[in-house]
Amino acid sequence: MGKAQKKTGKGRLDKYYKLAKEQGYRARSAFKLIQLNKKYGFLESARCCIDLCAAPGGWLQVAGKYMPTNSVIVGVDLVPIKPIPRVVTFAADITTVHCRNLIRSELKDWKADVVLHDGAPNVGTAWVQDAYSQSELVLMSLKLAVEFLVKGGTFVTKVFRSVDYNNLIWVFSQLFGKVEATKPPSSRNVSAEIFVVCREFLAPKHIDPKFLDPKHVFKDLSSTASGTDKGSSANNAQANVFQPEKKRRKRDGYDDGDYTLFNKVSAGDFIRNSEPVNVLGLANKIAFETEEEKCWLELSITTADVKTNCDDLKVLGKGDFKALLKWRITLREELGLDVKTKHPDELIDAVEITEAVDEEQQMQDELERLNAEAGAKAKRARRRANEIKTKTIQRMQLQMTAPLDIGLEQNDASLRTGQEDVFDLTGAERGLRKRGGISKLASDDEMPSDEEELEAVEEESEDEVLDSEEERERKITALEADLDDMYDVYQEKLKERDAKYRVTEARKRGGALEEWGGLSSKAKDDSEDDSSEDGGWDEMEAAKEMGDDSASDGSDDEEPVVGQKRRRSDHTPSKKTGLVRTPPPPPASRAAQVWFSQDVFKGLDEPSEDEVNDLEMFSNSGGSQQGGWQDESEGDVDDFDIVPTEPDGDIEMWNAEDENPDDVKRAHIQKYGLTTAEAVTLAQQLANRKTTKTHLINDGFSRYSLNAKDSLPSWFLDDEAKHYKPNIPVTKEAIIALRARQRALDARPIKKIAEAKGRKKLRAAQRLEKAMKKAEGVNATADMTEQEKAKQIEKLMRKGAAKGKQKKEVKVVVAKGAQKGIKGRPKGVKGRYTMVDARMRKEVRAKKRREKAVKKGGGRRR
Ligand SMILES: C[S@@+](CC[C@H](N)C(=O)[O-])C[C@H]1O[C@@H](n2cnc3c(N)ncnc32)[C@H](O)[C@@H]1O
Repeated sequence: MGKAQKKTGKGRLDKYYKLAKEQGYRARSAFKLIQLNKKYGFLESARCCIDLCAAPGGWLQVAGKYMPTNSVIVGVDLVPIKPIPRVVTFAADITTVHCRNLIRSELKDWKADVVLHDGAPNVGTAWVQDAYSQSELVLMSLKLAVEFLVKGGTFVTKVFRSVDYNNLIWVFSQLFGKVEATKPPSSRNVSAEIFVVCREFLAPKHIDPKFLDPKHVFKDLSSTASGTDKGSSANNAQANVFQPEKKRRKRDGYDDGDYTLFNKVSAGDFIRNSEPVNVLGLANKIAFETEEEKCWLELSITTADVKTNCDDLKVLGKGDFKALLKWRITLREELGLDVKTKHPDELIDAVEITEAVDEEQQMQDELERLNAEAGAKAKRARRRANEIKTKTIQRMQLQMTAPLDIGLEQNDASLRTGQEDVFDLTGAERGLRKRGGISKLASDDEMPSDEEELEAVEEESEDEVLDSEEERERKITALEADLDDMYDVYQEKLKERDAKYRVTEARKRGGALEEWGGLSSKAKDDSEDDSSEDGGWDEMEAAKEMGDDSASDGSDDEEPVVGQKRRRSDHTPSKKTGLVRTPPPPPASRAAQVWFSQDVFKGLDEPSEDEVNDLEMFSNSGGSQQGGWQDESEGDVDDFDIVPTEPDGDIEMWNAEDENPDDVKRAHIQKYGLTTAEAVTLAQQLANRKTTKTHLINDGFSRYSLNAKDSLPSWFLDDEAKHYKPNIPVTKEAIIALRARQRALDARPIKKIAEAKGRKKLRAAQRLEKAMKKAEGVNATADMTEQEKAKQIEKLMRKGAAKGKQKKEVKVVVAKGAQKGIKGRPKGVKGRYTMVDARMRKEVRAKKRREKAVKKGGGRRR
C-alpha cells in the first residue's frame, strides 16, 4: 500500500483539491464521480439524474458536464446549493416525505436513469454512531432511488466500511442486477468510504419494506446469511484443526443448545468416534477419567507430549493435532478396533488431502497462478507487438508497406501525407536517404521479407529467450534515432514550405533571420532536389492549383517578402558585378503571382542604373541588406536576388539580436504599455506591495526554469516550449484595466474618419484664406467708403467661415393615409419634398440590387 495520506492540514490540499480549483469544481469530490463514471459510464446515456446530498454541487457540475444537453438534473441537500446551469436544486432532508414530494413535483411522472448519493451525516466523535447513521442515510437514499429509478437504472452510493457494510451490499444485490464496490483513486486512503455502484435496477413490483428498514437490515440480515456462512460449527471444527493459526470469528454465535465455552471429551469418545477431527476441533480437553482410559496413559505410545496435548487442545498447532491422530490410530490397532492395514503416515496423507480440500486456499492459489500466467503472457505480447512495430516502421521507410499497417500511427494526423503541416514520411525518408540512413537500413542484411518475418515471429514465440532485453534496448534506441532524424527532416520541410513558420522561427531565435527567406544556397539545393520529387513545395503548389484555399493563408504571408529588405548570412559576391548573390526565392504563391502581375509592378524586376550603383555600393561596403531584385546581367535570372535597401527603421528591428533582451522589453513596454493580463497582475501586485521583487525572482526558480533539457529529443523540446509554461494567475482588476485600455483604444477614431476630419479642416482653412485675400482686395479699393468696405468685408468673412455648400433639405412624405393617391403638393408641406410609397421602396431597392450585380459582373442579367 502506498503512503498513508494526511487527512488534516496541508494533506487535505492534495492534487485533486488543486485540480478541482483549477477546473472550477466546487468540491474535490467531483473527481470521485468523474472516475466512477469513467469506469462505469452511466452519465453519458442518462437523461435524468437525481443527486441526493448534493451540496456544494461538485457532483451536480460533473453530471451537468457529462450528461447530454436537455437532460434533467435535480440536486437535494440539507443546505441550499448555489445555482448551477441547467440544474434544479432543493434544500431538504432526504429522509423526509417532504423531500420525496419535492422531487416528485419536479419530475412529475419521469423516472431517473441515475440516482447519486454522496451523503455524509454531520459527524461527531462517536465513530460507531456515525457509521450507523451513514448506513441509515444510505438506506434512505436507496428508498428514494427505488422509487424514482427507471428499470435498468443506476444507483451510486457512498458507504463506510463498518459492520453494516455486508448487510447493505446484500440488500443492494436483492434489488439490482449488478452490484460493485469500488474506491476511486481520488478517494483518500485514510477515508473509510467506499462507493457502491448498483446497476441494472430490477424494479420489482413489490419491495418488502423490511429491505429499506434500518431495524431489519442492520440486525436481522446476519441470520439470513448465516446459512451459507463458512463459519458454521462443523466447518469451523475442521478448520480449527487444519488451520489452527487462523482465528475465526464466531459470526453465528453459539450452536443451538450449546452454551458452554469449555468442552471436555473423554479419551474413549475420541478414540471410538468416527469423526476424530471434529472432536479435536470442538473440544478444549481430552480427559482420561475411566479406569480403561487411565490404563492408556501407561502405554508407551502415550508419550508425555500426547498427554500435554490432550490437556489443552486450543493451543495446539497442526503438528500436534497430527501427533494426536497418529496416537489414536495406533491405540485403536492396539485395542483391536482397527486392522493394521495402513501405515499411520498414509492416513496422515489422507488428512493432508482433506486439508488440501480447503477450497478457499485452493482457489486463491489457483487465482494467483492464473494471474501470474496472464501477466507473463501480456508481457510477451507487448514485447512482440513492439518488435513488429519497429520492423514495420523500417519496412515503411523502405516503402515496403503503407503507414496504415501501423495501428497506432495511422490515427496520428501528423503522419498523414499530402498536407501542409504533416509529418511527411516521404520527406523523412528523403532526409534519411540523404544522411545515408535508409541506405544503411536497406543494406541491412537482416531485413526480412514478409514471410521471413512471419516465420521469425513464430520462431520468437517458440523461443522467448531470443528476445533479450539488450536486443530490445538496441532496437528502441535505433528507432528513436530514426524518429529524431525524421523530425529534423520534417522541420526542414516545414521551413521550406511555410513562410509563416519561418517568420515565427526567426522571431523565436531572436533574429536568426537567415531563416526568413530560406534562401541559403543549401535551401536552393534542397529546392532543386525537391522539384524532382513528389511532395514538398510542388505538392503545395499543385494543391493550390486545384483551388486549395486553405494554403492561401501561408501565401498571403509571403506577399510582403518581395518588397522587403532582407538580411542574408549566406551572401556570395557575384564574379562579374560583385553583387551579392543569393539563391532564388521560392516561387510565389498563386495569390502572390496574381497580385504582382498587376501593371503597377511591371518593370520592377529590372533595377535602374542608379539602383544598381546603389546596390554595388552596399555590397562592396559589406552591407547586409540584400535580396529581392534579380541580377539579369549574370544571365542566371533565377539564381540571384539583390535587394537595394536604405537603412531605415526595419534594420533596427532586424538587428535586435545584438541588443540586450531586457532593454528591448523595456522599450516595448514604454512604447505600448503592459499588454498581457499576467504582466498587469504582477505590476499591480508589486505596486500594492502584495508581492516583492525578491518573491518574484524566487518564484522564477520553478520547475519551469530548472527544467533540465539535456539529451532530450528536439521534437519533445519543441512541444514542451508550446505547452510547458508557468500558469500565472491573473486578477479581475488586471483584466478590467486591460479592457479599459482597449476600450479607450477602440474609442479613438479610425484612420478614415480622422482623414475626413483633416480634409474638412483643410478646406475650412482654404476658404478662410480665400476670403482674407478678397477682403484685402476690398480694402484696397479706393472708390468705396469705409462703411461700405466694412460691410463688404464682414460679408466675405462670414461666407468664408461658413461651411461649404449646404444641401437643400428635401422632406420625405410617405404616400399613405390622407396622403395616398393625391396629386400635387401634399397638404401642410412647405419647401422641397418627395413622395415615397411601399412600391417605390421595393423598386428602388431592386434597382440598387441590379446595379450592384452588374458592377460585380456576377449577378443575374435580365
Ligand atoms: C460530502 S457532502 C456531498 C458533496 C457533493 N457530492 C459534492 O460533490 O459537492 C455531503 C452532504 O450531505 C449532506 N447531507 C447530510 N445529511 C443529509 C440529509 N439528511 N439530507 C440531505 N443532505 C444531507 C450534507 O449537507 C453535505 O452537504
